[in-house]
Amino acid sequence: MFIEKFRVESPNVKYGEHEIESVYSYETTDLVHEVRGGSYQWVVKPKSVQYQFKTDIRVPKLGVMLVGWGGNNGSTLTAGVIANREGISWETKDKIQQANYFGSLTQASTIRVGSFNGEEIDAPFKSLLPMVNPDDIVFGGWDVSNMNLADSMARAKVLDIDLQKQLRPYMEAMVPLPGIYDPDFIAANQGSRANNVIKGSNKDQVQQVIKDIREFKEREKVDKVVVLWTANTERYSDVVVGLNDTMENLLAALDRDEREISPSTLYALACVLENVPFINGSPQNTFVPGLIDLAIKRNSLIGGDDFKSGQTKMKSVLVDFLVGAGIKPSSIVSYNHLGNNDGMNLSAPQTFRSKEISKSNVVDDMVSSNGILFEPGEHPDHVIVIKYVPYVGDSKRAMDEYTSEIFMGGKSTIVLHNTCEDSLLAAPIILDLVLLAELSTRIQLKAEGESKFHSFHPVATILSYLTKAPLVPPGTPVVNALSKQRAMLENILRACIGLAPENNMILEYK
Ligand SMILES: NC(=O)c1ccc[n+]([C@@H]2O[C@H](COP(=O)([O-])OP(=O)(O)OC[C@H]3O[C@@H](n4cnc5c(N)ncnc54)[C@H](O)[C@@H]3O)[C@@H](O)[C@H]2O)c1
Ligand SMILES: O=P([O-])([O-])O[C@@H]1[C@@H](O)[C@H](O)[C@@H](O)[C@H](O)[C@@H]1O
Repeated sequence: MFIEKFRVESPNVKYGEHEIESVYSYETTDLVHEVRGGSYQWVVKPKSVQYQFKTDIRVPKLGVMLVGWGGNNGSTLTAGVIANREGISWETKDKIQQANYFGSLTQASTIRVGSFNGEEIDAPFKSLLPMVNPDDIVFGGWDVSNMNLADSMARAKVLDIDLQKQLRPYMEAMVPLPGIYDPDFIAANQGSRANNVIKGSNKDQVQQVIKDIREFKEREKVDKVVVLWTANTERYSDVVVGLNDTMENLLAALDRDEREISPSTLYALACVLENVPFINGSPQNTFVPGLIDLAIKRNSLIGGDDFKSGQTKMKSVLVDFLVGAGIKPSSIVSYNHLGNNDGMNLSAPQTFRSKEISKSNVVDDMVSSNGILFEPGEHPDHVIVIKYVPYVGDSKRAMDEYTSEIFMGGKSTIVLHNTCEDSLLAAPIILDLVLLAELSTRIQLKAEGESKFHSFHPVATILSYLTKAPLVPPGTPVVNALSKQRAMLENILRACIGLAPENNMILEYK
């Protein structure tokens, strides 16, 4: 059964005027590897760590500034939020379609809250903690193309025409701010779009972005701003000692106007200096070590990389299933073709390489988790192919072949054809990224033994469900298995209201 909302009654939860406070017993383990009885043994010691959470329940008016606002994803998301906010419906060849937020974890998925009279009870994911209502988001942002959002929506060819016609009056006055443009970092075929660029040195451009953020916040009267990169995939930046390996070197390189600082890193720098959350929806290494250094020093949220929207999302489910079932995926061939501008940009080897990396590493955690199937250092053959085929536009066609080893030398081959409507899959993911980033900045936590409450680590691992290549704090594990990522996110929010992790045991019926 589905319920719209619920309230937790427990001595461990206190609902105040401005905060929800919870006391949470985090059940985990300590492992030791030591000599026992003359030989080394692994010893697992269960332990409980008492945590306190405080969540500010005052939901802000949120401004979202997109880098690449006029792109397929940016225009589609903006259009979708307006259509939902205005309650727009439109005629399709099948029916009268209502606006919705399908594909958004926060807006369209549910969580189990318990059983009632032998029936499972589920509630909206967004009912866990007060979140920004996406209908209320104010959009802005930058684009190196000066095309207004209504024309950008038309250029994207993603949404039905009847819907586009209704949305045009809301969007034609939306014009992206000039962006930071460096042709050395994206495909040469993007040059024809670049008619809306910030002039000056890298430092001038960073200062302009900071000014843009401040003016947007003031003009739109928003309480908070989150910036998200949904611009074109860049080539990787060279990570060089003395250039971008530390925050001091990166800031000094900015002062020297070093050219090996990518536009995405410049936007991220502006946001970290302004303490505005910055999320990278593309695969390039925006977060060079010096940038991460600075974000940690300033406790400014950064997250990424590369939206997990279609082919890779499916991979992080299927490989998790195979390995979890004791089946050994030995060959994974992932091909796709697409015809949008992203696809055109990815037709350049240097930008494709960024995407190839993020799409390839997604199986690493699952493979390394099973030493029965895989020898140390052994990996499946894993190939990524992306081709640009203009005719299919934003409707990317992904074709995958998974060949696995099964019982007694047998082989199993799974072939998938997955039409990923790129922007219709990515837009709700962008929504979740900005909503969860904003929510996470309202949560404070304190473990037993810590003297005071603090925020989550500024490298926002909590966003990993939404990204192909989760950015994690240095020296911490990367988890890509989708089920684990979702469970982690849900269980952290459950802890904030004093609910135990969902363990699916349902012992009461066993
Ligand atoms: N399913 C998906 O669509 C999906 C999934 C994962 C990642 N991504 C990534 O999201 C990004 C956007 O995808 P898209 O389909 O919207 O692409 P797009 O090409 O339609 O949009 C990108 C926009 O960014 C603008 N731009 C490029 N460089 C810029 C800069 N330095 N500053 C400001 N604007 C700039 C371009 O003019 C363009 O309007 C791509 O990097 C893509 O790889 C998309
Ligand atoms: O998310 P996913 O479908 O695995 O990967 C996709 C790529 O295969 C595709 O080339 C491009 O359209 C998107 O940027 C997206 O990154």
